[in-house]
Amino acid sequence: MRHAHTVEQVRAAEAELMARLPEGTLMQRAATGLAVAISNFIGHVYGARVVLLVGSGDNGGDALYAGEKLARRGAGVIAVLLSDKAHPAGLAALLVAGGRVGSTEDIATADVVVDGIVGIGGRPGLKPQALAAVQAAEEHGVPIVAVDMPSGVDVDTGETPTEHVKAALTVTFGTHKICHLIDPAAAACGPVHLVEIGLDLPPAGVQSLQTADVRALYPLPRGESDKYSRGVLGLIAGSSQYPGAAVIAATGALAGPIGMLRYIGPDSVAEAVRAAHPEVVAGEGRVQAWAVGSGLGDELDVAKVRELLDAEEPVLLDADGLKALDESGDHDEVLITPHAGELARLLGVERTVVEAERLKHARMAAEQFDVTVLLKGSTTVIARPDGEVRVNTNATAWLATAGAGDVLAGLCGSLLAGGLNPLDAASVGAYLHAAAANLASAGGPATAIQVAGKVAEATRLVLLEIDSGG
Ligand SMILES: NC(=O)C1=CN([C@@H]2O[C@H](COP(=O)(O)OP(=O)(O)OC[C@H]3O[C@@H](n4cnc5c(N)ncnc54)[C@H](OP(=O)(O)O)[C@@H]3O)[C@@H](O)[C@H]2O)[C@@H](O)CC1
Ligand SMILES: Nc1ncnc2c1ncn2[C@@H]1O[C@H](COP(=O)(O)OP(=O)(O)O)[C@@H](O)[C@H]1O
Ligand SMILES: [K+]
Repeated sequence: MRHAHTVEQVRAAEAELMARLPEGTLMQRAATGLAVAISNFIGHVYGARVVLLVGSGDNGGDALYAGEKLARRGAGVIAVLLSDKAHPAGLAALLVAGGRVGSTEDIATADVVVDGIVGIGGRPGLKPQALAAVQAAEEHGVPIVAVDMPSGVDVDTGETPTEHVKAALTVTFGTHKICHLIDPAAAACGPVHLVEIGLDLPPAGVQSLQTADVRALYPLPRGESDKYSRGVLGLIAGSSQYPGAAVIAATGALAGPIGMLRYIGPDSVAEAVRAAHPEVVAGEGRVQAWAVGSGLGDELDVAKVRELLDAEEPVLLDADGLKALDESGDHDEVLITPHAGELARLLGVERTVVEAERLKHARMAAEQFDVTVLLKGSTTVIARPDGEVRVNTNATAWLATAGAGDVLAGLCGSLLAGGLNPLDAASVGAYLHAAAANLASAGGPATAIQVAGKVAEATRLVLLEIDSGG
């Protein structure tokens, strides 16, 4: 499990640890890890040109001490001081090691710029001098390694209300922060490298499943299992307007753990589903969970969906099905899978607002409708009514293709029917969906059906303990 802690939690853990260690120990641990990560990033140290952007706090201190270590190994290190309060001991150490103080003019010829402007003590945004330095790096194509996080992002929400650094690599300390996992800030981090510094942290409110977690959660058939005990999913999807959605969702569902899929919908669509998947049973019957809504268009039967929402079986509500959701009733076992536009409609706000504040709106909808919310997008945010959040960050942008959401709805519905609770079904489903997309895409385009076609292989790789880079 990858954990993302709040600034408050990190500060408390830092204070507790610092009280037991000689002064400066934590910063030295951070700076050592940072220097190693920077040298790995540029590939060589001797003769490398490194420019440090140094703000007024300990984030700048980390950059200065890392600069000192690189200078001792023969790098040319120049500190651009963005404040007259730059960490005095760090600056002295850099100068003794042969580094010097320079200006933004030095950025043009640098191999790497190190962003030590602000860390967890930062407010969103960049002051003019910092912004000018960052723009100089961008203009000259000099990659930026961010210390702890790209300066200017909102650390605890992942929002980027104004100017911020766009890093090629982020080196963080002790634990991940929320901005590393939630877009749009996560997209500004580049790959995130975690340096252990020994913090003892409480449970995190935001987590991200890793391969081993997915393996541990996946519902496996047992020796005595039959097709019913493995779980039966009822699928209400597709319409004369969008028959393909039913076929695609069925493909996603059958690639999940269920033993049987029942399809309920117009005869012509049922025929298309059974032409693609002869194993699908058409018509009502007992099910362990429902997946409702993909491609229903105008053929949504609101009364029927509300009846299912009020029944005991877990329900996944997607796309057009979301129109039947209201705030009444007990929705403990309901998982909704909107994209930003659909969540915006549910909450009565603009889509751009949801996109800019994804964590906030996913949590808000979970609480307001008493459901688990899976908010789709470049990073998938899954929020429970009690505020617990999981994030999936392993998707490729090639997954942004028509029908990909139908695959996800089928797969997550299948996991619900297989016995997972909505939070686990959503997070395991999002992980495997993205892993399948990575296999299908392999760096190029892939259709939704091709993604669905790779879910079984992605699952097999997870279960066989092979990390597919998902
Ligand atoms: N926690 C840990 O476990 C460890 C932490 N470590 C490191 O310490 C870092 C935190 O350091 P920190 O607390 O000194 O805060 P930091 O982020 O450097 O900001 C300082 C000052 O910046 C200012 N400022 C604010 N916003 C601004 C803006 N937008 N633009 C410009 N300036 C802005 C504001 O001052 P003001 O402007 O209010 O005078 C604020 O007080 C952490 O990220 C990590 O790198 C590691 O060394 C070891 C382990
Ligand atoms: N930029 C992106 N990077 C990675 N995954 C994405 C990106 N944009 C969308 N996705 C994923 O692609 C899928 C698209 O689903 P959706 O918007 O419902 O499409 P559709 O309705 O056509 O099926 C979701 O799983 C979403 O998380
Ligand atoms: K930073």
